Amino acid sequence: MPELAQAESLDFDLIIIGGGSGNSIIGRDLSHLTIALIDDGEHFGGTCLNAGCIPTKMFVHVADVAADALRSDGLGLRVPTAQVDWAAIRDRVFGRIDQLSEAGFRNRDQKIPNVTVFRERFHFVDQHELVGASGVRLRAPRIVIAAGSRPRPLPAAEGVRNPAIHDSDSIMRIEQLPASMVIVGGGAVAAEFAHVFSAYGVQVTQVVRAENALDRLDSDIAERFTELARARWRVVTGASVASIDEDLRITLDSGERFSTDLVLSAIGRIPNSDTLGLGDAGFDVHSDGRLVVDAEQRALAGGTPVDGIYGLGDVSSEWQLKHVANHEARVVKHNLLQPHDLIGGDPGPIPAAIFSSPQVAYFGLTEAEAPDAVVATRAYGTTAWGWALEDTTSFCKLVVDGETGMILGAHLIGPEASILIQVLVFAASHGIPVTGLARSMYWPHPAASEVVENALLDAEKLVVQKRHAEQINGGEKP
Ligand SMILES: Cc1cc2nc3c(=O)[nH]c(=O)nc-3n(C[C@H](O)[C@H](O)[C@H](O)COP(=O)(O)OP(=O)(O)OC[C@H]3O[C@@H](n4cnc5c(N)ncnc54)[C@H](O)[C@@H]3O)c2cc1C
Ligand SMILES: NC(=O)c1ccc[n+]([C@@H]2O[C@H](COP(=O)([O-])OP(=O)(O)OC[C@H]3O[C@@H](n4cnc5c(N)ncnc54)[C@H](O)[C@@H]3O)[C@@H](O)[C@H]2O)c1
Repeated sequence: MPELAQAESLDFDLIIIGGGSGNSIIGRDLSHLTIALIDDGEHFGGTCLNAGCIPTKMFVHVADVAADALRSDGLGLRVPTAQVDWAAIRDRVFGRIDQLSEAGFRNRDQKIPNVTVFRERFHFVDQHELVGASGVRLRAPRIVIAAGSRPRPLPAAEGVRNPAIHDSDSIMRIEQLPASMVIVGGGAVAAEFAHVFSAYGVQVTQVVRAENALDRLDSDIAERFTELARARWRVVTGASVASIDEDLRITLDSGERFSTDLVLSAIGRIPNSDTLGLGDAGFDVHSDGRLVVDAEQRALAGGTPVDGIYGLGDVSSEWQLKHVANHEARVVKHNLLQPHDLIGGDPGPIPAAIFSSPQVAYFGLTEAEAPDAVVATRAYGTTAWGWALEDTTSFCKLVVDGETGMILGAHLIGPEASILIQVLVFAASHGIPVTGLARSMYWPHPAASEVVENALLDAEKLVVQKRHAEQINGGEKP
C-alpha cells in the first residue's frame, strides 16, 4: 500500500470493494485501469474460499466417508466406529485454503502493477469516494460493490461472552471437537454442519423454528430431510432458543432446558451494506439490507442507476450463492468494459445444492407454488443404482407445466443430487420440454442418472395424458 498523509485522497480508475467475487473481475483486459482492491477480511479471498463453500465441502467429504461407512451394515459390511482426528481433518482443510488465500493476496498485491490492495474496512462518504479505517480516502469514477454478507448474530446469545458460541466464520477452526453441540437454524449452513459434526461423533441438537428443517424448500423434500436427519441427530422443530447463559445452559421457548458444550448459530446472513454506509451515501437499499441493483447490476439511487457504480453477490443478490455471484461478476466485468453495450439478465433457473447427508438439490417452483402443474416423483429405489445402494428414501421430483411440458421446478434428495440435477437445469435453461427429452439421448446403465431419466419419462406421460384428456373434453381443462 502506498505511503499516504492523513486525509489525502487517492484517485483510481476503478475501486473494487470485496476480495471474493469482486476480485475475480481483475484480469489482463482491465490492465489499462488503475484499480484499488479493498478487503477487510482476516483471510484474503472472501467467504466462499475462507469460510464458505470450499472449506465446508472439504469437511463434508470426510463426513460423507464416515457416515457412508457407518451406514454400510445393511450391505453386509461392518465398519467399527470411526476414529476421528479433528486436528488432522481441520489442518488438511486450512493447510490448503490458507495457502490459496495467501497466494491470492500476493498475486494481487505484488504481481499486478495496476492493482493496489487495501486491507482495511472502508465506508462511503459520497457515491464516488470511500474512507478507510486508517483515514485513507479513495476516489474513482467506477466502483464495484461486492462486499458480501456476514452471519446474523443470534439474539439469544447477545451479551453472552462464552467463546464456545460460534458462527460459520469461526466454527471450522475450533481447537477440539466438543462432546455436544447445539446448532440453531434450519437452513443450508445448519444442515451441512449438523451432518459434519454428527458424523464426527459430536452429539448434535438442531433447533429449528419451523415445522421442518429446510422448510423453504418443496415440502416433500423438507419432510424427508427432517425425517432422515432425526435418525442421525436430535432435531427439535417448532422451537426457538429463548436464552443462553454464560455456562451454555439453553432454554427453549417451550420451556425445555439443557446444557451443551458449544453453540453454532446458523440463522442466515446480513448484507454488508450497513457497514459500508450505502444507505447514508444515497444508494437504494431493500428492507432486508441488500443494495438495489438493476438487471445490468447497476446500483440505484432514488430509483435511477448511478453512473459507473455496480453491485454484485451477497450484498445485492437475493440468492446468497457463489455461482450467482460469479455470474454477476461476469456481467459487471462486461459492463465495465463496454458501458455502451450493457448486458444483464440471468441465464435461466438458479440451482442450489445442500451438501448434507442426504444431499439436496433444487431449482424453480415447488409443488405448492405451481398448483396447476403436473408432478412426477421417482424414487431412486426403482432403479438398478438404487438397488445397489439399498436406497428406500431418495427421490427426484419434477414440477412440470402440463401444457408446454416445461420443467418449472426440480427437487432431488439423495446421493449425488447436486450432480443429477444438472441435466434438468440444462433442459429448463434451454426451454426443452420433457416430451421426448429422455428418449432423445442415451443414459449410461446402470448409473444414478437413470432416476432422472425415469422421472422425465413419468412427467412426459403425465403431460401427454393431460393433453389427451383436454382433447377429449374439447379443449376444456379437466
Ligand atoms: C458456511 C457457508 C457455506 C456456503 N456454501 C456454499 C456452497 O456450497 N455453494 C454456494 O454457491 N454458496 C455457498 N455459500 C455462499 C457463498 O459463500 C456466498 O454466496 C459467496 O461467497 C458470496 O460472495 P461475495 O463475493 O458476494 O462476498 P464475499 O466473498 O463475502 O466477499 C466480500 C468481501 O468484502 C469484504 N468487505 C465487506 N465489507 C467491507 C468493507 N466495508 N470494507 C472492506 N472490505 C469489506 C469482506 O471482508 C469480504 O472478504 C456458503 C456460505 C457459507 C457461509
Ligand atoms: N450449499 C450451499 O449452497 C450453501 C451452504 C451454506 C450456506 N449457503 C448460503 O448461505 C446463506 C446463509 O445460510 P443459513 O443457513 O445461515 O441461512 P438460511 O437463510 O438458509 O437459513 C436460516 C435459518 O435460520 C432460521 N432463523 C432465522 N432467524 C432465526 C432466529 N432468530 N432464531 C431461530 N432461527 C432463525 C430460518 O428460519 C432458517 O431456517 C444461505 O442463504 C445460503 O444460500 C449455501
